[in-house]
Amino acid sequence: MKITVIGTGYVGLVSGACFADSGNTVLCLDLDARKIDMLNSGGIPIHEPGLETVVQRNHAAGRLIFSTSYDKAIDHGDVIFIAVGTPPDEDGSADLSHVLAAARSIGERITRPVVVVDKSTVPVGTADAVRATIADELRKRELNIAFHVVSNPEFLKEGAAVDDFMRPDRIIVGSDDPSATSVMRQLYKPFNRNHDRLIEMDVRSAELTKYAANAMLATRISFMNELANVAEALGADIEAVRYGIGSDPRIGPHFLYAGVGYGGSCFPKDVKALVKIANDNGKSLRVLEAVEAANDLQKNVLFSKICRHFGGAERLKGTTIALWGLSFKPNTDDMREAPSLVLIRQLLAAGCRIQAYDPVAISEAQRILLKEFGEQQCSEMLKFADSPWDAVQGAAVLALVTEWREFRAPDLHRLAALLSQKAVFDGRNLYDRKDVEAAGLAYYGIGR
Ligand SMILES: NC(=O)c1ccc[n+]([C@@H]2O[C@H](COP(=O)([O-])OP(=O)(O)OC[C@H]3O[C@@H](n4cnc5c(N)ncnc54)[C@H](O)[C@@H]3O)[C@@H](O)[C@H]2O)c1
Ligand SMILES: O=c1ccn([C@@H]2O[C@H](COP(=O)(O)OP(=O)(O)O[C@H]3O[C@H](CO)[C@@H](O)[C@H](O)[C@H]3O)[C@@H](O)[C@H]2O)c(=O)[nH]1
Repeated sequence: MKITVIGTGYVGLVSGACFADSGNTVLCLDLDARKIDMLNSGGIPIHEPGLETVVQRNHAAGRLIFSTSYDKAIDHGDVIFIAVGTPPDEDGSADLSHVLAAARSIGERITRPVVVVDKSTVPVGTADAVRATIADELRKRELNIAFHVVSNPEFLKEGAAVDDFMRPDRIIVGSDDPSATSVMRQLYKPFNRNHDRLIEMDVRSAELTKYAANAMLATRISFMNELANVAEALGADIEAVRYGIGSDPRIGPHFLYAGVGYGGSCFPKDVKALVKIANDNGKSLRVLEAVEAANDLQKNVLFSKICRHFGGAERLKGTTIALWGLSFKPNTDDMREAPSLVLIRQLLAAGCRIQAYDPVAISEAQRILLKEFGEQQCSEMLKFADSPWDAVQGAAVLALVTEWREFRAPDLHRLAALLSQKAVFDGRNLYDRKDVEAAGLAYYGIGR
């Protein structure tokens, strides 16, 4: 099949590359010429395990094309995916301007019947708006071309995106037209293994399913984070509780890890957007409002513990804190809504020096923090280290923010020798308290 993907961000690039890998000819379009130039010259704009290989293999085979030309892109595809960003507006609602701009560009150019697929995460009713926008443009051109709009939300996780796309748990297809559904079935056939994972439903339910999934997962995390704070007050261990409740098949073991709050480009924005969608329709989602509030508070948890250890925020001035992990989760360089940014802001405001290390997210973190704090404060107060050990050299204490594999089993005696104030703040419950204390370090976990 000939496929066009509009928007070559995370979702656009991963889906484009995977569709090409299953034998389709895919044109990925983006307005960002630097991104397209980089892709055309063999580079890759994001850190995502396994993606480079799939992109390069299919690009070299001529099945994966990158372009900034809307004319070329719309001429190319019989199936046109919209995978542009839907960032939060000031009031929390999803900003649909990119989605509708893409729809307008489709309507301005199609010359033959197409299936248009909303892959971006969009509020219920967006497929109708996309359909109306395309129809409006066709009316202006005095053309009557048949087209269908399908909702096919994406569920990939950053850091495991290629695998998630290649081996999906489910493929949601919201469609009001059987011929469009059968195109989608054909397209997903190579990824639809073992039993039928493609779930057909109406368009509105598909749009809501995406938000519901993220909201449910975010709810589990906030529940566990709040419970962790209770466990701490009661002298219980949230890790034991997690294991205990996760063994119940009705609950299941996933997404029950207490930590420093959820971040990333999806949960924070989608929780906000779903609350707004409900409110706009005269309904409330009180549970979800609490999920968001609990998450905002949880992002302060490491700073509060550090303050308590030192006897108050005012005692932190001039202290050097080592940070391990900057990205919002391991295996990605994505810093969107990363809890590390909240901690860095709080430490800088308290007059701390920071020595931070991350395996891949340093340049992205540097870009964001330079913009926020300026050259002078960054060069005086923030050092990006070349290794985890470089980060702890001369530091008072260590805060672990992201659970990268390389942080899992450090030499604790070496750590104790390097940290002047001998304390570890473990934001991901990665370490065993007994081991850390045996090395002569104070241990602060989450909910234990
Ligand atoms: N990142 C994820 O893990 C993930 C997973 C599932 C769903 N989603 C959803 O998918 C959508 C895309 O997310 P993302 O993280 O890939 O976004 P992104 O911000 O990484 O990329 C979006 C891309 O779209 C391009 N773009 C914007 N307007 C355009 C236009 N009119 N024409 C062509 N290109 C345009 C931008 O230049 C950018 O490269 C969002 O709705 C998001 O919520 C994201
Ligand atoms: O038990 C857990 C699991 C995750 N997290 C945090 O939750 C955030 C999100 O993690 P994850 O869901 O793994 O990453 P994303 O790449 O943001 O993926 C989510 O958002 C995507 C975009 O909508 C969806 O497609 C995915 O299905 C959904 O998992 C991260 O900050 C994690 O550290 C926890 O704190 N505890």
